[in-house]
Amino acid sequence: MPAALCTLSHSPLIGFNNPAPETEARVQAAFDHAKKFVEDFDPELVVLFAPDHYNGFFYDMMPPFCVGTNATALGDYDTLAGPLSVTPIARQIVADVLDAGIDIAVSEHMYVDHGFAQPLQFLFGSLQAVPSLPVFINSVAVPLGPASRARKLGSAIGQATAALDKRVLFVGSGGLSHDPPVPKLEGASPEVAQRLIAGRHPTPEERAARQARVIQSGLDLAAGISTMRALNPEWDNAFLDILAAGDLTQIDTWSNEWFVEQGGDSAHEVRTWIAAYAALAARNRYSMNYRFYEEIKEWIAGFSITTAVEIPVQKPVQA
Ligand SMILES: O=C(O)CCc1cccc(O)c1O
Ligand SMILES: [Fe+2]
Repeated sequence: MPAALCTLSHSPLIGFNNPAPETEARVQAAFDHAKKFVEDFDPELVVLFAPDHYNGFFYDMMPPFCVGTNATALGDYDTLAGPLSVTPIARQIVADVLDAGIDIAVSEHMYVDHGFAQPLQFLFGSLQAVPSLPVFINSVAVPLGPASRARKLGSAIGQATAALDKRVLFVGSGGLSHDPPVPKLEGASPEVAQRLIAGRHPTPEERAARQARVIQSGLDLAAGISTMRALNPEWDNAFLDILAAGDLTQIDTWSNEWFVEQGGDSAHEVRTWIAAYAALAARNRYSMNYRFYEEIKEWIAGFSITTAVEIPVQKPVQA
């Protein structure tokens, strides 16, 4: 059965901060294109690779990767809240991935944030429209392993889905270059450290304060008065070139420090794209057939949407 892919940036500031109307129109057209692509493909299973922003995963127990066999979106930044419809074969896929030598954690009640909710919301209009396999990839809580591990995770998951009698859509959520004000454990005040270690249920006031701070930092970036690292369209497009060329192992040579230097701390979220593309590549040769990119400071996002399809194997004509 066929596989396809859609990767998209997310931003919690969508709907809060408004970019120029022309930009917003171009983004809307890109979303519409992606939505139509997904509708036409009509997936029976969505494998969703996404990060977290200290909403569902904390330093009290921080896995590099985790599959949710049940998952609930907590609805930060007014994104959809509630349970995802996790595929009943999630445990089997986990078993296959472990069998392939990738040590992946499991959660029987995974909490997820806008990183998971936005792509489901934008592509399907709901968290439950299509059975999904939610795969968390740690992209902020250092230390992180090399990006090649995300590629291998994606590859193992792609292989694990190959025998299924289902149309599978691989989705990656996050990136590209961006450096939003996500706190760091090292050097944190005791209060902030506690929030990063065990901050799962903030008060409404705490959540509102955090969101207001991030919204303001997007406005500051757009106004040119921010101290955060600039977006890096050049790096973002070089990354997209590599995905388009199908040359994923090239990324294995990029050090984690270089990711941060080029794209900011949250550029590690492109691990979700690497995993999604590696999953598709494990199934077949592929072609990136749609590519949108725009630097959107109001959203603190090197904002991109791509889709990809398998290249059908052409049998030679017998002469
Ligand atoms: O930590 C938060 O609450 C949100 C951080 C954040 C801000 C802008 C763009 C993003 O992609 C992002 O993750
Ligand atoms: Fe993010």
